[in-house]
Amino acid sequence: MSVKFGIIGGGVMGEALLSRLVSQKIYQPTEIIVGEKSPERRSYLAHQYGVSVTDDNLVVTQASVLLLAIKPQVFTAVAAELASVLAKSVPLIISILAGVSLSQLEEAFPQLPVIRAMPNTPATVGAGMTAISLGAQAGDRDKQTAQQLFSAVGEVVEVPETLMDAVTGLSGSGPAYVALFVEALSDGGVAAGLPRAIATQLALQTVRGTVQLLQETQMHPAELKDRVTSPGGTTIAGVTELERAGFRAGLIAAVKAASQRSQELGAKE
Ligand SMILES: NC(=O)C1=CN([C@@H]2O[C@H](COP(=O)(O)OP(=O)(O)OC[C@H]3O[C@@H](n4cnc5c(N)ncnc54)[C@H](OP(=O)(O)O)[C@@H]3O)[C@@H](O)[C@H]2O)C=CC1
Ligand SMILES: O=C(O)[C@@H]1CCC=N1
Repeated sequence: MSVKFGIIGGGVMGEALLSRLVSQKIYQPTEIIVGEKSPERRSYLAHQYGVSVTDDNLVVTQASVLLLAIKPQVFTAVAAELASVLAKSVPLIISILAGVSLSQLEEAFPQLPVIRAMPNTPATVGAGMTAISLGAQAGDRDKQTAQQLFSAVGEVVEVPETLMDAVTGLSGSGPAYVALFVEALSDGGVAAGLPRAIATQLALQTVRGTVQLLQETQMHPAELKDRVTSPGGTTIAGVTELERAGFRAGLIAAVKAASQRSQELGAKE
């Protein structure tokens, strides 16, 4: 069977996408090849998903869709390694690298269709959020391919490339903020006397339920906050402490800092 999907970098995000694409049968394991430097990761991915693995990235270029999932810091070296081989074929190159711009991708792979994408880790369970921006050589078919691929792992939105660093700071990095929030909510429950398992169950379902309520009703978050805060009640006492701790300002600053870091990662390459 021909190799349809190649991944260079079989780390956290490469695996997150791979696992869902295989479980959703978007690609058969035999249609996927992963180029990965770590021998332990190679044997794990081959054993876990039945995909082909190699330490030679040039072998991965036989795929018709090539996903770059290495760290931004090694982009220049990997691009130099691939460039001569890729010049002879015309795969679609999709990069999920934080900060690495379309112009950097197009300079590295002249004349090839490239798409810059920013997925996130909930892709593993089909609840990802991916933003895509198309390079100048990417046509309708390339866009369809990227949309089909990322819609198999969650929602997809197309944005102008100028917004990609902001996307990275919000939805790319966001699962870490939410995980911290859930952990701290559970810690608060434990501090108030709950057993850990119950505290975690309560925290997770409260986050899930609130998100579902906001999505299904399209209610503004401020309105929901108002509905929960009974006059002189418990919630306003909690909200007062969050405001005192700079909770909202902290989150806004976190998204801006991550967005800024995305710009820096691109500038370094
Ligand atoms: N993690 C996330 O939530 C998200 C990450 N991204 C982007 O995805 C990319 C990967 O991130 P992440 O998965 O977290 O990082 P990881 O470090 O987990 O994955 C990168 C993998 O690439 C391997 N690698 C290093 N050099 C090479 C090479 N020359 N050829 C092939 N493989 C190589 C690494 O091996 P080794 O460890 O041995 O160096 C590692 O296994 C980054 O560019 C990041 O910006 C985008 C969205 C979300
Ligand atoms: O932390 C990072 O740099 C990557 C990009 C977005 C999420 N993780």
